[in-house]
Amino acid sequence: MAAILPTIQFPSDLKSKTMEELEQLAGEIRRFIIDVVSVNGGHLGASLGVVELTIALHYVFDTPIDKLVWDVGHQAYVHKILTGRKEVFDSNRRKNGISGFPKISESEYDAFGVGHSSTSVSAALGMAIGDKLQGKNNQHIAVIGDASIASGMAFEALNHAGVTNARLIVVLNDNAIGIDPSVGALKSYLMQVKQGKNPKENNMIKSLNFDYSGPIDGHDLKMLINEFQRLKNKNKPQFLHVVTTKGKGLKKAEENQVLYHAPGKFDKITGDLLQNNQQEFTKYQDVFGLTLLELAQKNNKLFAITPAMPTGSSLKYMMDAFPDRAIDVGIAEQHAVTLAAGISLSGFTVFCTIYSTFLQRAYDQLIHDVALQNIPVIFCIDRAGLVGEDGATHQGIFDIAYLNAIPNLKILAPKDAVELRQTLYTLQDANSQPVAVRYPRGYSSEKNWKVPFETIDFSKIQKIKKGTEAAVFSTGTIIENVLEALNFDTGFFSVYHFLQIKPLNEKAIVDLIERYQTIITLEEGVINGGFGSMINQIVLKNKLKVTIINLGVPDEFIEHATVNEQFIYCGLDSLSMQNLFKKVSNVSI
Ligand SMILES: Cc1ncc(C[n+]2csc(CCOP(=O)(O)OP(=O)(O)O)c2C)c(N)n1
Ligand SMILES: CC(=O)[C@@H](O)[C@H](O)COP(=O)(O)O
Ligand SMILES: [Mg+2]
Repeated sequence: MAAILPTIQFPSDLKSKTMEELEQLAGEIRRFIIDVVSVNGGHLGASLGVVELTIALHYVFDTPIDKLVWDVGHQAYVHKILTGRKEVFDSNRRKNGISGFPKISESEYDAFGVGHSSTSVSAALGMAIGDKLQGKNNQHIAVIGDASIASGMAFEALNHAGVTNARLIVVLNDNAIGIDPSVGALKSYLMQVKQGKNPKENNMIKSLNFDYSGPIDGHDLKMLINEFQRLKNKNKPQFLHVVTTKGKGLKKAEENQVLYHAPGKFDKITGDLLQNNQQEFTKYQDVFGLTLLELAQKNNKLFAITPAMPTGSSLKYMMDAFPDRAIDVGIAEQHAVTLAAGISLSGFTVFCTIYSTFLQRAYDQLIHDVALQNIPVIFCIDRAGLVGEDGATHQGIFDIAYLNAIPNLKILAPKDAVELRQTLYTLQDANSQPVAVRYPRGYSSEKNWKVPFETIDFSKIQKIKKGTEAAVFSTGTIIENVLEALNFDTGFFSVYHFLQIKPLNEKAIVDLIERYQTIITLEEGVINGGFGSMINQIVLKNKLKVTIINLGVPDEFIEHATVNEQFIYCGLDSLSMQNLFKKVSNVSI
């Protein structure tokens, strides 16, 4: 049979196809996604699981007039391919290419920008309320996964939607897994519903005033289309429970759904993962996870929490060894932070590991439940800094600025893997206040990080390189780029590492600044309100006569690209810094 995919550019091209042609199209789209993601990397399993669902939605509904909101958006590759972006799909997540997530500025079919989870019901409900008020008769569809619907925000939206007459359809895409296995009581409830054990009268979704239908097979195109046609003209909130298989169509991805959530490069025929070239190095996440495991083996008062990222954060090592003392609470950052406060009050040393970008969701809990009460929770802020291909929604660049504003909180940014290890050791031994330790995504360049434990002095400003005229004040692992940039320098520049960003020792900093003509501050975070801003305040307050240059991430959202490309864009790569240092020291470039 002739290929169907080449005949499809937009959803309108689907409308004339027969059921057999649509089924054939599903196979072709799966092949197309596998071909591109195997070379480019990206989120694989989730999109493979919603091929039929996406075709059915665009076949039945009149997008973009009907509004389709994808939760998280990592499963929206099929949607992108069917809405005018097939020809550029090979630029997915690349610099100047299309984003890995739906984005309003990219297409009129992307009704809402996403990346963080559990926002879809609120956003679609908002559009439904607004459209109805203006006399519009369009539909609003939120597609949300079984892990994302367990998050507080999604519950808040369902609770509200149930008392409206909004033209809203919530599609629960239930594949019984998040990135890691789903957790919590809702998981077993959904399992019971799927096994037919739950009488419809006791259905919790119905009790929230939704019309509930399902569960139906999310790979049965005909059934999906029939059901959406039935729901299309309803005038009150509808809930359709769809059952799918994550990774559908690639055997390895179906068998190992955690690994194939975002597998990196792989063989497109066998599915076998291709080795990356960093095998000899250790990820910062493993330095964290393996060190915590070692500490937990000796310290039975050590407790650890992750909201939904056991594999990504490497907390899984401790979770496997000590399931009672290391837990995944699901996509529940707010709960994770306040839970950490509670467990800490009961006498445990609590490590709460959260990606910098996702901690944004728990800002009030951080202030009100932890810092205000000076509860000594240790936040391990993962993916701090530029994260690469996930792009603007996932950058870990705001934490220094948003944490700087919180009293009682100590902020630490180790310069390398050994310092991260010793920081964790020192904190578990003696800590009496809330602390945030930030470290980046990816590999440390240090091979021998597993050194004997030693207590370190966080507040000591470390002199890493000696010079006479100018000083670089650096914090965190970005110091690696500075030292590389200064390979030409014979004694103009000093370099200082600040492991502790907050509180700063004002007197020591004034003494240091007075020795130099120029100070260059450097951080892998936004300049506004960050480490450099705090140094500027000290300079102003003490009326110091010095030239200050602040390096960091500019005041804008940084789009998807490789981390190196993002460094270059922000002027934080070693070559850009070298050019600046040469200018400052009058060395010809
Ligand atoms: C607020 C927030 N926390 C964590 C994540 C990381 N994350 C992305 S996808 C995902 C799992 C989503 O699972 P589910 O909703 O079941 O969708 P599936 O991947 O199974 O399609 C998680 C935890 C996120 N994007 N946003
Ligand atoms: C979609 C999402 O939010 C996650 O899958 C995220 O992309 C994970 O990022 P890491 O690859 O850094 O773990
Ligand atoms: Mg799921």
